[in-house]
Amino acid sequence: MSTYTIGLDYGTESGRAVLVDIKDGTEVSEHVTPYRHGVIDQTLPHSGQKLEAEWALQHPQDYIEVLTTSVPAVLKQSGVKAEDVIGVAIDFTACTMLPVDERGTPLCFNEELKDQPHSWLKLWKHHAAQDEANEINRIAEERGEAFLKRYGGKISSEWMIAKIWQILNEDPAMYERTDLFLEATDWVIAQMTGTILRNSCTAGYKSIWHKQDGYPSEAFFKALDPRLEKLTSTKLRGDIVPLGTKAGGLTEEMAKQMGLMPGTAVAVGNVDAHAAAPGVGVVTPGKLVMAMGTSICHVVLGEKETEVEGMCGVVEDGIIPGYFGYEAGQSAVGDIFAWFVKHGVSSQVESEAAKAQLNIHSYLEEKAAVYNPGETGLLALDWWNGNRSVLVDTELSGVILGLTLHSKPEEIYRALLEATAFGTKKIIDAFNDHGIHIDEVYACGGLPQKNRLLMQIYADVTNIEIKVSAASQTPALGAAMFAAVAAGSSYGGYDSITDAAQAMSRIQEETFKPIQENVAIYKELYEEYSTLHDYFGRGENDVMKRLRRLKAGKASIQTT
Ligand SMILES: Nc1ncnc2c1ncn2[C@@H]1O[C@H](COP(=O)(O)OP(=O)(O)O)[C@@H](O)[C@H]1O
Ligand SMILES: O=C(CO)[C@H](O)[C@H](O)COP(=O)(O)O
Repeated sequence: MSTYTIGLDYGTESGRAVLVDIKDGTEVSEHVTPYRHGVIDQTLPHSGQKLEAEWALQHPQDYIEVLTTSVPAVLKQSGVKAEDVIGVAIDFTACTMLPVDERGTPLCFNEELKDQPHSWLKLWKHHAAQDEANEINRIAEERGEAFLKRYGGKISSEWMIAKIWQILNEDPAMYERTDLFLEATDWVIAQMTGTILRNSCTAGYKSIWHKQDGYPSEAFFKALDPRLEKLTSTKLRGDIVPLGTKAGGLTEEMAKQMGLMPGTAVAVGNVDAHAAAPGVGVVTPGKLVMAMGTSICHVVLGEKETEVEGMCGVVEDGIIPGYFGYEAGQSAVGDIFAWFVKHGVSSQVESEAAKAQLNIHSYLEEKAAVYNPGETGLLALDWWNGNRSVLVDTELSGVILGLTLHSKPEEIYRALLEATAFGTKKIIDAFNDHGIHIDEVYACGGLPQKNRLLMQIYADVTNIEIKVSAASQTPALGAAMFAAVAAGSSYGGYDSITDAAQAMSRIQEETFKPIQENVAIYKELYEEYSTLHDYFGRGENDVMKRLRRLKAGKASIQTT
């Protein structure tokens, strides 16, 4: 008799469930539930109130709908009986956070508060807390706070403390009404088990928590703002437990709605890219995992805790117990290609793509693949959604250099693909330069399956062979592995994530190998990229920030 677990991957636009045979990791069935409210970045639901620039919210109810729609769907499609499912686990975008009341109910569910923007759940790509992030970094540096080193020297505006401080600054009453600030991944688990537990992965990477040192001191928070002094013992309070821990059993109520057995083991929450590591079988150092989709998250394991410029964080046991997990990333990758496809092509391209029966991405890919590296005469900086690593600055923006009256849409598309590959190379260089050696690269997520040209460019730019996950939903498969660990071997699961990954992960036979002629040309182009990167990104010319301020109608123009 086979035994199964279910992994759910909560992405930016949708949640996907995968039902997995834990003997060998076969994905027996899968189902996607698009979020009914999508990314809320223009107007609030109900009131239609306009949101300010850089806001990105989501509706917590959409996450519950994933559980109650996709889980019954994978059971139905597979014919697997609820009794044979021994565990459930999720992975999530992060830091995706929300304020809840004393009962764990999101404040945006409260009739009185739902028209206040700060009652809503802030998605990872909510970038409106940059002023707060700048202040956190300035004050932490001034005070010589040791934790900064663990985050590559900078705390991001995407993370928990900056987002909380923005709420306090702009809506102190909402801050007061909040009983707890939670990661969405922990909130969804609490809906399944009835118990709120924080996972060490998001606490470590997104909330500045450290296994030995805990959170930063009250003195640090007081220096930020006296009202934040007790934040960690009040609104961030709660037990923090390692990945793979059983958070509890499925409640009667949720079991009914999900079609599973009450008491089914539920693992503590996790993050998408981090769950992807065991999903591709990576449980030892030296192997970079790229979760490639809307954005790219890069994760790698190390034996020691060390400082790497501009990385997102290093967390002990943050990915695989027993190792220091390092994370870096690019805030937009697929999103940049989506922007171009939506706003950058003419109706002629649209009709040619339709005639060829291709979507616009695939049409442009086919045409762009004909070019050799360098042949477009274009070079781009991939900062359409700021720079997450290594500059850690959400105020940076995109550049396309070399445009002429002859530039074609497919050339621009190719330059955008290349720009994101150069961004990844910057991250790999930063790791190698600081003693975290990258010997192998593994890719997963939506992009490797969608765009072969993109993958070849990554191999050529990095000069490293790229192995691709054989799973169609790698983070969800990784989550299904953690579900098997939460169930434990006595219930037919596994005792460790290493055991689960060994049995359940697979990579494709076909890999993307660097083509040496391309490698040589990309080496030259990368040098040009690096010059532009430092010129616009390291303060030599802050024009991007000045443009942003002008756009927001703020401040006088300052010269650098
Ligand atoms: N053929 C393609 N080539 C490149 N990018 C694509 C292609 N098709 C879709 N995309 C981009 O892939 C991203 C979605 O990636 P996916 O991994 O499926 O989702 P998520 O990031 O939400 O987990 C979108 O930003 C979309 O623009
Ligand atoms: O920062 C993250 C993880 O640490 C986010 O979850 C991620 O960038 C969003 O992922 P996706 O591109 O899959 O939507």
